[in-house]
Amino acid sequence: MPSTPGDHWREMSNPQGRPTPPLEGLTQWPAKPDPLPASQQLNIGIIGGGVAGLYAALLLQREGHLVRIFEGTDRVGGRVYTHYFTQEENQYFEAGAMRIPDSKFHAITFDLIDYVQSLVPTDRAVDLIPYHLNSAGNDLFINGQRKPGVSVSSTTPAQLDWPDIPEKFNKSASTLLTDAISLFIDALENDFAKGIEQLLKFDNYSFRTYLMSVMEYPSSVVDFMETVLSQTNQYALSVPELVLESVDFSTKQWYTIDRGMSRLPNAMAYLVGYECITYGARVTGIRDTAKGVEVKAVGYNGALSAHFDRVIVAIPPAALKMIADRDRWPVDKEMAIRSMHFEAVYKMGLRFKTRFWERVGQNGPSEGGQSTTDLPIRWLVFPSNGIDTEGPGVLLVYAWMTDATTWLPLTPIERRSLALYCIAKLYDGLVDPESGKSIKVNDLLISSADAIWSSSTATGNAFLLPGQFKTRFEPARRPEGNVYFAGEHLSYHHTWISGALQSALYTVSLMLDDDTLPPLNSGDGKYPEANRLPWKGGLPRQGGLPVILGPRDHMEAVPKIKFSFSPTFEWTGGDEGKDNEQAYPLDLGMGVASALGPQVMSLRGPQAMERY
Ligand SMILES: Cc1cc2nc3c(=O)[nH]c(=O)nc-3n(C[C@H](O)[C@H](O)[C@H](O)COP(=O)(O)OP(=O)(O)OC[C@H]3O[C@@H](n4cnc5c(N)ncnc54)[C@H](O)[C@@H]3O)c2cc1C
Repeated sequence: MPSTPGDHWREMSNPQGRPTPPLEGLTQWPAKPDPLPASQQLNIGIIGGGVAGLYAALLLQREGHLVRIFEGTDRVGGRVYTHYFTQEENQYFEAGAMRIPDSKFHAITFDLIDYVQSLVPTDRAVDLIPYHLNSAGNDLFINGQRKPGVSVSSTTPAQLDWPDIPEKFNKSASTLLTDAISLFIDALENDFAKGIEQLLKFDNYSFRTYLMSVMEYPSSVVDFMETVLSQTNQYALSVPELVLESVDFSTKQWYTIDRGMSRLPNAMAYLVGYECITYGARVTGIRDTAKGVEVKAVGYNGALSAHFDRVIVAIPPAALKMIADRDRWPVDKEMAIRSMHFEAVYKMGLRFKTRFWERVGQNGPSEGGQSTTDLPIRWLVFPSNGIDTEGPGVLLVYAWMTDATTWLPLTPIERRSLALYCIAKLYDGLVDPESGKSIKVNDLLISSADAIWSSSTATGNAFLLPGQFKTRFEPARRPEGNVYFAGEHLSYHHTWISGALQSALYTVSLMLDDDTLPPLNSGDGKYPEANRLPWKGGLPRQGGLPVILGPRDHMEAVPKIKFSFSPTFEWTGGDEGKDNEQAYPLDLGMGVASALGPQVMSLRGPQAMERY
């Protein structure tokens, strides 16, 4: 038994020798409780190393069970993915998740961050910094109209010369939205379960139909609202989808993770233990057999098959649909897998020599926030990290739905040229007070990179069509025998990390038959109790620290799982290593040009000052 945290970390370090500094501020590791007796300990295979899969793994380990994650790419995190242009400070953009609203619906994410922070060494810290949803200089550039001093949400149709708007509808975009949905929002805030019940009565309506038929808004008013507050054709989605999203966007305080959101899944993987993760393992088969649930995975290093007591499928439905070698589940489940609707999302990061947008803009300087346009870029997001620092900075182009898919037919260089053309419309010719020179964005560009999420198996984010919450949601998250399901789409908070975490908590609670299972939570009370979701029970604690049962018992974890491995090339080491628990592969090798994960294309600008 190790006596100090440092010993403990060293003992549990993976065979590849990752750094194992002692835990900050701890001199004595609390005595570990006895692991669960072998008869109660489950071996659980988890397909997908996104935040849902990682969270399920940490929960299960906390409860004393053994896990193995199969991740198809060469990294964990899935749709939480920071693209680093260089290793220098602030030279990154969030190709996936970028912000967390500080509301009770996201308490599970903040609790997770506290939990991770309380356990990882300082070089793996996950520090929160404020995220600015808007800032004074953010521009609104629609119908060729620009209104200095007018914020996006307070714009009226008349201010943008929007045609055919009856006088009584000449209200700000946010007032028009609030008039339409405040009843639902209040009900959700008061009692989420009852609010959902009420909302589902309108599930068969698209939001556009609801606005036009129930609220009797003219289509011109709906077009104005969608253009200013959202992206093209989002109002074709279901009423619950739009209302639930509005709950999140009414939040005042937001956060992001300093030095990149990827630090969160990376820290989670560290806590799970790298020895419990097989990278590059694209799962191609799932069968519930008498010997347990068989998982088959392939990569360029070979093929692997292993049996587990239970399996959690934590991948998007588009990825599950393409696993053909599996049991056929009931019709409602198969329909859900085939039909749950996802929408495209597109992001491009452009790294410029200066942070010119913090000094100048058509509407004044922007310190964070985003400008809204009806140009192809739609939203131009200003970084909340590194505000007012010297040197290069990164702008972000962000498009959803139809506004995202229209980027896809273009080549990488066409995409970059188009983005630059649009940004130039907002900035070229303005004089940067620092240099006294007129801005020319093309000359300031160092490099760019874009992430096309629709080319990955996720195909974007879950945005359900009318009727799908009622018909698809419950069948999709229902376990089938020993196979369980998790992922962002299996929660009421689509397109959020919190939704992915909630889905994992839900499925692990079902598996362990414990509806009081607490979320991961450091228990230090940093996050206000009032904002926590109503989970009963509390995290088991010992010596003032949360008890972690499982993750460090990795050497016990590996041998218990039966597996067979066929290397791509003939095995040269004799029988040793083949069908041998000690050689459980940690990387099947799908990372390079993997069909999974977003297509990320990096390009250098004509005036790039660095070569790397
Ligand atoms: C552009 C964008 C912006 C976003 N912005 C925000 C935001 O600001 N705030 C926020 O909270 N959330 C945001 N989100 C949503 C958030 O990122 C997701 O809800 C969440 O990360 C989903 O996690 P997941 O584990 O359910 O799925 P994923 O992250 O998709 O994880 C699934 C994993 O499974 C792997 N996989 C797939 N198929 C297989 C297979 N056959 N075998 C093995 N592995 C497989 C994938 O490689 C992936 O790692 C955003 C998402 C995107 C794309």
